[in-house]
Amino acid sequence: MPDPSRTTTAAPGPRTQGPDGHPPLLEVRGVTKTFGSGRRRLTALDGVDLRLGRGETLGLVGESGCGKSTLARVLLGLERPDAGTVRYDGVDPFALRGKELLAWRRRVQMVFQDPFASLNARMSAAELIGEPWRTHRDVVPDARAREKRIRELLSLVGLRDSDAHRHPNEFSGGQRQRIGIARALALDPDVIVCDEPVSALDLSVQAQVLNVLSELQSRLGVAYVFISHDLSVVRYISDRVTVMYLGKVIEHGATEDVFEQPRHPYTAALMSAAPVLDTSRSGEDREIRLHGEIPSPFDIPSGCRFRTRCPRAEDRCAAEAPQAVVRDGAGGGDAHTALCHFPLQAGTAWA
Ligand SMILES: Nc1ncnc2c1ncn2[C@@H]1O[C@H](COP(=O)(O)OP(=O)(O)OP(=O)(O)O)[C@@H](O)[C@H]1O
Repeated sequence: MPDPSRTTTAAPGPRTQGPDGHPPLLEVRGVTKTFGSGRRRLTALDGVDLRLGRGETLGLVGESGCGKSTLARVLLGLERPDAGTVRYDGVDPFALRGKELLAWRRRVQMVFQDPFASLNARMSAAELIGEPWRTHRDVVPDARAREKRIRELLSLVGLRDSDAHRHPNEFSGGQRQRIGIARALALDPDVIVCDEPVSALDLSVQAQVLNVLSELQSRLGVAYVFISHDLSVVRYISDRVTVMYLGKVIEHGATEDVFEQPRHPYTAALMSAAPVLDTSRSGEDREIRLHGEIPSPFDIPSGCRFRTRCPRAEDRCAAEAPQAVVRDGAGGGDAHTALCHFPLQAGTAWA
């Protein structure tokens, strides 16, 4: 059994201010979203906190159905939470109307999973990239500025001027995703929500597209919320990682902290199942098998929602919902937290 004396129990949540005293670029606190009603009501997001600074990447991982896409839709202003707050630079996007709302929408863009499905086959690359300007007309004042900007955007994502007039079926999968990224950049956003942006691509192409995203971040300072099932991809691209399970954030921390020493048994299990992971860890914790399937979101287990699959669950886990445990008592919004009564400690093997 791990020694709980090395941790403190707290619900730190994200910092309300960035290190410079300004509000963070994006701050989500206590966001809850339910769908349906009565017995067919499910909680897709349950008290989710997260924080994103300028030019940062936050990786969001978890199995299918844990709420990643719902959270993405909330961040894009497409889904209003039932409870909790979303703030961009301190501003609530759900309170905006008219021109203010339109101006805000420019700031948060999306790159989709499947570049094949998300691009209109009849449009040229130039038309696809410039399509957002139909709604946001003031971004490029005239045809000349538009052409110049298209060339800039093509170059930013590693495509050529001559690609402007080609159609999606003339591009490879990686090139199509580059068009998707250029299109997301067309409105010069602060944040891009990337929903499984490389999972439809071959491995070698995945690396190229991830490099494009990283380079763009260095050059433009854009922040990413990066959603992926693939832990090695998340490790590569993210500054911080948030792990979700059945609508809750169950672990959060700096990427290396979480990957080097996962605190939540679920995170450790996800990592042990991933093919490209740290093989230097001891044999006991390399092969962690979870019991059973993810429970129905209509019937979430009492206490800790992960307990039905957790090899370490004890009576307390059914009786009492865990609070976020901060590793080694560290405070602040960037602390490494795990929502577990018995978080793994450094060097702990599995029971
Ligand atoms: N519009 C909706 N109406 C009803 N239920 C929904 C709706 N959107 C999502 N859900 C449910 O909310 C839960 C979270 O779904 P969500 O799509 O956010 O998960 P996810 O982690 O993105 O999964 P995936 O990786 O499969 O896309 C699921 O149980 C899903 O069935």
